[in-house]
Amino acid sequence: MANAVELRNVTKIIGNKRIVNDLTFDIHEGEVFGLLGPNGAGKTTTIRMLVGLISISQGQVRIQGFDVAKDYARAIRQVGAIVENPEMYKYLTGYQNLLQYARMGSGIDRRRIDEVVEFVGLADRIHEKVKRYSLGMRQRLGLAQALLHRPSVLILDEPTNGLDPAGIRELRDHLRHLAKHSGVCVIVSSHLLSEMELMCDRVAIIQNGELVRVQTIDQLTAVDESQQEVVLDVDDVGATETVLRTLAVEIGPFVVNGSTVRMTLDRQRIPELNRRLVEAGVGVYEIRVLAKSLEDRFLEITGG
Ligand SMILES: Nc1ncnc2c1ncn2[C@@H]1O[C@H](COP(=O)(O)OP(=O)(O)OP(=O)(O)O)[C@@H](O)[C@H]1O
Repeated sequence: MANAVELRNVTKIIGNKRIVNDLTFDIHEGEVFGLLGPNGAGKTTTIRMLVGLISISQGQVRIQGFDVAKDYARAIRQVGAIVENPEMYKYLTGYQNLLQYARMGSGIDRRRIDEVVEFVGLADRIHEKVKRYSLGMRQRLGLAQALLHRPSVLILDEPTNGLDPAGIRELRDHLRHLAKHSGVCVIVSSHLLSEMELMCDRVAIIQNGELVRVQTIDQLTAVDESQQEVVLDVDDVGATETVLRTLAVEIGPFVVNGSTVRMTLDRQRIPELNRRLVEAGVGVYEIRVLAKSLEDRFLEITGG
């Protein structure tokens, strides 16, 4: 897949602090790419550099081959963005807002306005004043505005903030549609892995301004079968401990609590463990594999 956005050693220094340090990765056409990291990780600062709202201290950003610092006008022409709350005139209708915005650009006619309005699903309310819009509707209007000039790169900072589950789902569908059917490179940021999981193809995990790793969502959410948390519920903890000690090399440390014994285990070893317990005359009530939540795994990756 062709690169739409390239970051090379991108760094932001404010005062003597490195807010963003040495980010290098590529973002492809036709994918939804997430910047994922806890609050204060540097996502917004990175996005502000991508769209030229703040300068890049060191390194380089190229958008469709155009250097953001050296060739700003051509680079930014490729971009639609919602970074801070999009500026809307509340006393005008949604349509009047878009018209106003379209006049500032070039080559945007009423047909294009109708097209984006239709796409974001605002057609039946577009002639109402924005002050009567819900947050989700304002967000959709912002998206319509960002799409008016047919950008090939769409950048949205924390787009799901303040949206209800239905609004999040709707936005997700729109963004996935744009990536898949129009080949748009969509970049979103969030601190919630659970949201990114459903929205993105790949994510860059960022922490303390540094890149932890870039992964596909599939890699990120894949279960590591060699590291499963297993809980046994047994009628004889002492005999269980003896069995576990004979398997100690493969099983490692375990924790006893009442009638349960907990350990980290390769899933492949569970049948053997079960057989040994039965052979030792232990009554096994339950062997349970604890599913780690996505957030748990994210915290593991970021060392939280
Ligand atoms: N102009 C600035 N001067 C000093 N520090 C700043 C400035 N802008 C951002 N920071 C600091 O840089 C760090 C990263 O901020 P940034 O807003 O990029 O994080 P974020 O990942 O977007 O987090 P959030 O989800 O909270 O917005 C924070 O610790 C922030 O306080």
